[in-house]
Parts: sequence; structure tokens; C-alpha cells
Amino acid sequence: MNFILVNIKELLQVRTSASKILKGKALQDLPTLKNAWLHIENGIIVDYGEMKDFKIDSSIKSIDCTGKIVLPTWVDSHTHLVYAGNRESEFVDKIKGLSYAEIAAKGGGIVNSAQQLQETSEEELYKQSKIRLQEVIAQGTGAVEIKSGYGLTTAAEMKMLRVAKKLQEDFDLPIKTTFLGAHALPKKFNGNTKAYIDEVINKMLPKVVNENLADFIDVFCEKGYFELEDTERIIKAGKKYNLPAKIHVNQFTSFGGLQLSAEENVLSVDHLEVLTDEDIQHLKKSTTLPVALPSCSFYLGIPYTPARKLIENDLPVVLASDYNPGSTPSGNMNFVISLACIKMKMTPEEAINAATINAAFAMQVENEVGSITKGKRANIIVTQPIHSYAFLPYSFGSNHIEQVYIKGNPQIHNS
Ligand SMILES: N=CN[C@@H](CCC(=O)O)C(=O)O
Ligand SMILES: [Zn+2]
Repeated sequence: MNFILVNIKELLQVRTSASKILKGKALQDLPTLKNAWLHIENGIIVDYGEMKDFKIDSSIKSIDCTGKIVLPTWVDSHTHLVYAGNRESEFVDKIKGLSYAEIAAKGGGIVNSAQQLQETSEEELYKQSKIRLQEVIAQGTGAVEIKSGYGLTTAAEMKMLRVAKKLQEDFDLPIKTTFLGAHALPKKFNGNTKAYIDEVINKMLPKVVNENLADFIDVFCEKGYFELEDTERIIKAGKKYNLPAKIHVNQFTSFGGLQLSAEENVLSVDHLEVLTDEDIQHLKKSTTLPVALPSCSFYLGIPYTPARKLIENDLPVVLASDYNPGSTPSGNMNFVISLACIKMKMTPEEAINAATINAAFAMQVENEVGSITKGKRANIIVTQPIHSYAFLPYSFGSNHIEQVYIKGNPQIHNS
């Protein structure tokens, strides 16, 4: 495939060389070219420029983008999109006033999803997950991290990760997998968290590594789930196998998990709906990336990650969806961007940076995606004709994406 997008109203996130993680004030800098062209060959961005310097080559197909904005696809660095069935009954419980913890105590929550997943065949799990992946691609996602954690047995955790790996093989976009065996304590362990962590580390992890099923490791560090000592054991076990850690932490409580994660310099700390000044100081001493999941805050009605506070402290921000059946039954990154602007008071520039280039760093695909850079994959979004890029987060709930290219291949086929 060799084609040129021409007359692009504005080409966003144009970066000439390997970029750095954007922190503090730098998050506001979104480099763009107005009235631009973009040349894609063999699935790769080969060149771009302004129309005034464009030299027509009639041997190359050109696609007119008058009035349209072009940007790199969203990078979703935190999802659980491989899962079985749904949890609408808990949704109704939630409407009636039950909290996340009360629903879990009633037998709902993660263990409910684990039960469904254990009873679902690998083929069926793949079928359900593929539909979700196709859905988010059509919504503009062009790289995705997928966690296990709804298996909670060796066989079921490996089933999840194999499904994620098959998605990686069948779809030509960067997919990274994370082993989250320590997501919740299975009932059969009768409250014995230590015994389960032993099993995760000594039984599950070696098998996962042996079959090359995971790029990262994760643990739900939260009261009622896993404590600091469990979290530390998981991070250290990951290090032994060269799996960087991405930690679920500070979703409901700040009790030292962030300090621990930052001191271990994990790749990312995700959620952070509850974030103390002390936590911020620990983050400042590390290279750990803070990842906000605003759709989870929206759905559960919990605080939003204080992005402004992170930015004022010269820290980076990453935005991701957290697509999962319990706390965030949506993987729509456009909605994430809207929430970041509307609820977290991020500017459109900050939100777009946080969901593209910074997010690429949070899943270690910064050399492949996240910006319009020569040599990167041509994973790009073409909008409908719109007034400006701020219109994307502003017009929340509407779809303004006309086409999504993955490695230069159009993904939306209008009949
Ligand atoms: N908080 C932990 N894990 C998921 C939700 C899990 C669930 O409720 O199924 C999350 O990131 O929100
Ligand atoms: Zn999550």
C-alpha cells in the first residue's frame, strides 16, 4: 500500500525524532502541521509536510482530507479486554446503591468474572474478545495492552494470555500482555493470601514465562485484595524474569503501595484516584509513569486522578481506558479524552499527548506508535471534517472518526 493523504486540515503529534516522555508543562506542547500531507508506504509513515511544499507524484494514490484532522491512533496501555460474559446484574446492584466492595462481598466482582471465564472455552473467549478488539480499533485505538487476571487458576490465566497472544498474531497492531494472576483471592484459598501468592509466583509465573505469554506483571494492591508484602513479592518475582511491573494501586486507598512501587521504579502505577501529597513526592523521585483511568472513575462514581496536581509537580500523565466487565465496561478512548478534559481539567493538548506518545511509553511501544514520525507504523485516525481538534473531546459521546488505518490498512468499511 502506497498512498498520500493530502489537504489535511491539521496533522497532529508530528515529531521528528525519538521523543521523550512529556512531563509537566511539556504536556501542553502538541506539535502540528496545518494544511499538510502524509505519505504512507508498506504500512509505515515515510514522509509528511505542508501542502505548499507538496510535489505531486501521479503514480501514487492520493486521498483528499479537506477539513479533516489526522492524528496517531490512541494507545491504550491498560485494559482487561479478554474476559468472558458480562456483569450487567452487578450494574443493576450498583444502580440500587451497592458499592464496589459490597458487590464483591456478595460473590460478584472479579471472582464472578473468573467463574465465567473458567467455564468458557478458549475458542469462545477468543470470539468474544475479538469483537471487543475490533470495536476499539474502529474507535481509534491502534495499540493495546491486555491483562490476565480473570482466570485465577494456572489453566485459566494461561488461557486468557493465549487468547491475547492470538489476537496479537491475528491483528497487525502492537498488543502487549500482562500477567495479573494476583487480581483477587480465589474462594478456595479461604482467605490465605500468602498461599495464593506462593502459587502465583512459584506455579503460574514460571509457566507463563516458559510459554512467553507475558510482557509485564501486575498485582491489585488494595485493601481487601493484596497487601504491600504481596505487592513487593510480585514486583520482585517479575524482576527475576525480566517482566517490568505495571501496578493497580491507589484506586480506593493510599496505604504505601505507591511508595513501594515508585521505590522499585516499576514501569507504571495505574488508577491513582486517591493520591496524597506524599505519594506525589515518591513519584517525583522515580521514573514510574502515573496512569489515569477516568472511565473507571466515571462508572464507579469515585474521584478522578488529580491530573492537574501531577502536571503542576512536573510529572507525566498517561491516559488509558481500563476496559473491563466490572469497573469500566467501555474501551472507548475518545470518551477517556473527553473525561480527561471535562472532569480532570486537562487541556485537549495534554489529553491527546497523554493518550498517544506518553501512553506508548507506558507499554514500551514508543518506537512503533504514538506520534507522526518517519519510520513509525501508519496507525492513524482520520476525522470527519471538524472545526478543530478540541472538537474531539468537546463533543463527548459523538463519533467524529471517519477512518482508522492500522499499518496503512483502512479498518472502517462503509457499505
Ligand atoms: N481494580 C482492579 N481491576 C479492575 C476491575 C476489576 C473488576 O471489577 O472486574 C480495574 O482495574 O478496575
Ligand atoms: Zn485495571
